[in-house]
Amino acid sequence: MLEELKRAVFEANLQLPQYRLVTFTWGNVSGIDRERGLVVIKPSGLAYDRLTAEDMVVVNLDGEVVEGQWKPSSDTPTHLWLYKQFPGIGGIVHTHSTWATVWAQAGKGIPPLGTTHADYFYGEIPCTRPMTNEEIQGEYELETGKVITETFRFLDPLQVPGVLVHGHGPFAWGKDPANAVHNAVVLEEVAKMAARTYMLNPNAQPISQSLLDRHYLRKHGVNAYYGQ
Ligand SMILES: O=C(CO)[C@@H](O)[C@@H](O)COP(=O)(O)O
Repeated sequence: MLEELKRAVFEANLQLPQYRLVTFTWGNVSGIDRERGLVVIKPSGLAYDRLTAEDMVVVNLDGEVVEGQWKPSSDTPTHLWLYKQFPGIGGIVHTHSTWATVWAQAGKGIPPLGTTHADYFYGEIPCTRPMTNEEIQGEYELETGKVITETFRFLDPLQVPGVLVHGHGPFAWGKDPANAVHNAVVLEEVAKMAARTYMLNPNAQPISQSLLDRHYLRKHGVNAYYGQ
């Protein structure tokens, strides 16, 4: 079971350069085995083309390495915090993908300007507030997780599977590592579409609630009918 998760996390990490979500090693994917209370995550700083499934690092929910020769991603405390606060997720992705990072650096959430957005995110993809100096100088990666969950205090992370960390970049999640990467790719695409939409029309407006409902719920609602 854990070997399967290590393989799934390994393959999901390889998709980051495949989908052009990363430059160098600016990204990581993790997955969780909730029954065992273990998280599998990319090793810190290792190039994707050097990785094998055996390089994945296994940590417990306290962040202690229980298996693996490498140090886990520097973002491990953020991943662990999100797994604890968002019980319905099974995989997390962090990258510095260009267009999502543009929105994060602008300190702006991405409004649902079209149905592509609505197919995956049931509303605005929020941007967190700036972190305080105390948070930055404290347990930074843990505080990054906390500012994300603060942003989601009135949002359902299963309906909006991603966030922009102010001045930093995107985090996305899903039911498993592959689904988290899928959502990270869509987040980057809708970030690019939205930025370019505003270039053409600075007064572009979000789609109507009825169109947002139709597109999101046909894929994710109780009466979803998209696909086979
Ligand atoms: O955001 C950053 C650095 O600013 C990190 O997420 C990124 O460099 C990836 O770090 P890791 O190699 O996972 O430790």
